[in-house]
Amino acid sequence: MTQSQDNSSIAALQRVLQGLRSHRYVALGAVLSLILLTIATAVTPQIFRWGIDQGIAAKNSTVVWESAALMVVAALARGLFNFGQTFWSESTSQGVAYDLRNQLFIKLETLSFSYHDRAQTSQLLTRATSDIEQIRSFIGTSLIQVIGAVITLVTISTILLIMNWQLALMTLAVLPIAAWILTRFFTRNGSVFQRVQEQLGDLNAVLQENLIGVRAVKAFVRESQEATRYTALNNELIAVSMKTLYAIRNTFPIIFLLSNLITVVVIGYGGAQVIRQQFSIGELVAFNSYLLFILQPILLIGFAAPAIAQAAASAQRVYEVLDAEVEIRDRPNAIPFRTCGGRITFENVSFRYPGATVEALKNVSFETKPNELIAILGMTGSGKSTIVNLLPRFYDPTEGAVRIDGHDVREFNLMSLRSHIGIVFQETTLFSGTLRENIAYAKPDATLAEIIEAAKTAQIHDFISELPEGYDTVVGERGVGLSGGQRQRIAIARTLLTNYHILILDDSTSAVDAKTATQIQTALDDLMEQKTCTAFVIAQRITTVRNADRILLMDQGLLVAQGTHEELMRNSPLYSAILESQVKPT
Ligand SMILES: Nc1ncnc2c1ncn2[C@@H]1O[C@H](COP(=O)(O)OP(=O)(O)OP(=O)(O)O)[C@@H](O)[C@H]1O
Repeated sequence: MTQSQDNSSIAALQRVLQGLRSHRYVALGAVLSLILLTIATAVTPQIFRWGIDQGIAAKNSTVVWESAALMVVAALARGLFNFGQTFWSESTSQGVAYDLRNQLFIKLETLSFSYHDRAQTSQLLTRATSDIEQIRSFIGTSLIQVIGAVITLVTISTILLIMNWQLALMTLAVLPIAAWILTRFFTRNGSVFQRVQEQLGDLNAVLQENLIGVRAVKAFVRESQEATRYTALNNELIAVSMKTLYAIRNTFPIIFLLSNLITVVVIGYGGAQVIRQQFSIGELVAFNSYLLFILQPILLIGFAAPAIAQAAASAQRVYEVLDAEVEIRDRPNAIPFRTCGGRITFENVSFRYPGATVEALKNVSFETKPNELIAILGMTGSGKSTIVNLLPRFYDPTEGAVRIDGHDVREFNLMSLRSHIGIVFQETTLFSGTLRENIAYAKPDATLAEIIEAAKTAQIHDFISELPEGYDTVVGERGVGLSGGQRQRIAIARTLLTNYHILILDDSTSAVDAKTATQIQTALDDLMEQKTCTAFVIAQRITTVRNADRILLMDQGLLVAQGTHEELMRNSPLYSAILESQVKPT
């Protein structure tokens, strides 16, 4: 691990600690309990010393009984404060994890398409679950252990120095050595702990892919190969986890050894002092008891060290997402998008996807007129979806500008812009819930009448009303239980229910039979006249192309021709070729 990586994981941990501010009262409760616990612990050997020297040695049974009673009180107090400390530190940790989970989710929702294009879903899931859990357990357990250890060390060292400074100095000499060993453990092994989390993310990736793609896996009879792939990654996870164990194994026995050596020193040197009557037996017993209390914190810090290293690595991974730049955001003086006159202008637009080597759009220029239905046609990969992606600012052009009624789309408030653009995507995403909830996704307060109207337009109402539960039918995860065409029509109904001015249909009737597609198209034509200023349809069917007021013909990112069906038939050999090869005849 490089120095800078080390620093940033420690900086990430510091930020986690700053997050404690919003839970300061609960955290304070934990620290207060801890201080009281330390006092109760520190007092116990003194009760011992008093009981032995003034009770047993002085043959005073009252003192013996009193000291025994006091020890019971001290034990009860220790139990109580221990409970308070654990309860409040756990509560604090839950609060911190709650905040981080929410922050991460909100950030993931705000991050631009370009971020999600590059990020691995499973790694993001691991960050939102396992990494946050590591941080939670650090706050709930390791942090309070370390604070407790430091407070105990300072308190007990002071008491030991007061009791017998020579013996105390000999004993305390072990502390810097232990501190050095632990620091070395941290700096050497930080990256190993980070690798464990990455490996877990990779393992989750395969799991996730296989769960989502279970049908493909079975259809291609790849179960055993997928199991082998999973096992290989699982082996790697074990290997890297074992590395952390080796690191722990190489460090902690030395600390244990050191702690045992101190006992030898105390019994040897302290015993000699007792013989010379420079130290009472009670004091030696008390000193030895303190020794346990002083070694315990060192060991606790030792045990907490791997968890802290792990939490630091996890915190770094979580903050990496929280700090990721949101590329597409509102400008400071963003204006709301209210109405649309229908003049959409692409002005010398070039666009390259982040990380791509070639441009997906090259110097594309066109302008629509109000109420036009624009069909975009082209071979696969020619840039059709990319054109429509630039309108709601899923991406911003690399060069040039996209304007609506003369305003650059970047001038608009993003939420108002997107809420007035209705899109039916190429791939349909449904959410688990009822059909009604799915159709009303963007307008949860829609009435049943509105929902039915949208469903009728999308030619899905008859199907839904024949279901036993009708609109209250629960659809499975990602719409399992529905055919591709049914899913697509629900997606169309969902879009129709939004308050759109601009409508974009990206291949949205591709999974519907030709007759239904024509019915949908006719209903859409009516709606377009009522609600829409401009509609874009990525065309796969000759009927769509024929109905369009204008066709934009794309080829390898270039807008090579535009015009009506008849014009293009006359002028563009590519158009005729595409229609013949790609568009399914009706
Ligand atoms: N998220 C992305 N990241 C990088 N490159 C992309 C991304 N999406 C598309 N591309 C590339 O940009 C080019 C244009 O893609 P686009 O999706 O616009 O094509 P299309 O004409 O809609 O294709 P299809 O008809 O197959 O849907 C393609 O070469 C594609 O590989």
